[in-house]
Amino acid sequence: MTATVEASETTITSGTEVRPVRFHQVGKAFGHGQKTVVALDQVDLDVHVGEFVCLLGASGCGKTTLLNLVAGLDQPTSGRIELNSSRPAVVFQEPALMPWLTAAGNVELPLRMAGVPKAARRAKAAELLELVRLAGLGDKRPHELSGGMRQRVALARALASTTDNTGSGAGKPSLLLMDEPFSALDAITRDVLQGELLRIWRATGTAILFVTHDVREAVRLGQRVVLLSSRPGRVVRQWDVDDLSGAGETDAVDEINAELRKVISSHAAA
Ligand SMILES: Nc1ncnc2c1ncn2[C@@H]1O[C@H](COP(=O)(O)OP(=O)(O)OP(=O)(O)O)[C@@H](O)[C@H]1O
Repeated sequence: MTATVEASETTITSGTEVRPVRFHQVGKAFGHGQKTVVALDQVDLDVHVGEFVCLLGASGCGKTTLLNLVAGLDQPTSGRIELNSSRPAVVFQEPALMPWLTAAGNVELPLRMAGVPKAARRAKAAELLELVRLAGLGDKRPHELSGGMRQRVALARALASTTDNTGSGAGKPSLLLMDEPFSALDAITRDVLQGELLRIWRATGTAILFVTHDVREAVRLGQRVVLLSSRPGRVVRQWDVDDLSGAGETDAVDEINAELRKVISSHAAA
């Protein structure tokens, strides 16, 4: 997909852009008049091919709004978003699987909708279920799986959608959007899935834009951590995690936490 999502319009561009997504001064407001909520304001952000970016911010700062704009679920009210990726896929906090379909059926769904022939989509679903370590469980329905397993199926389904190189996105960099995907899981499962996500990211080379309010998670997963302020959401700081972790992961977490606290307290005082 190569598209420019402008305030209330989507246009296809010639696309020599090599970044899967790039924001140009993007704003998003909800409501009208005195009831207007400016969720995002003048956001400039880009994600490089294969890069893992964590978007961090306090509750209500516009993280989900930003992901929704990339996913095409909503439109910016100002600025524009350039997409040069295969169709971005989203993994939400809740896996939102189709309860009547098996795990394999859920993973195949985006491929079926993209018109991928049956044999090819079966093979791809089996490959992806193996990648998320659910080989042999493809015939289970969601209610037969644990919360962590359901989230693995959701991840495999998203990868099926965004790494499908037979459809319209063929040859384009892939982009995975993740909206606090592990926050409903217990601490042990979350820790395991964070490790699994890193393995899968390295294996697939997909770019990931990952939303979290957990600084430790952002530092563990991201190559780059982007901090958003609240109301309106603006990019206030970015860290290259490799540079930070020279000082040790705990110091990196402390530094980002201190900045996050500053952002929260300046919002509270406003
Ligand atoms: N459809 C909508 N109509 C009106 N206001 C909205 C709508 N969607 C979001 N908002 C407002 O926009 C702001 C940003 O919301 P958003 O859900 O993007 O924040 P968030 O950072 O993802 O929050 P959280 O971490 O709690 O999920 C909030 O003030 C929210 O109330």
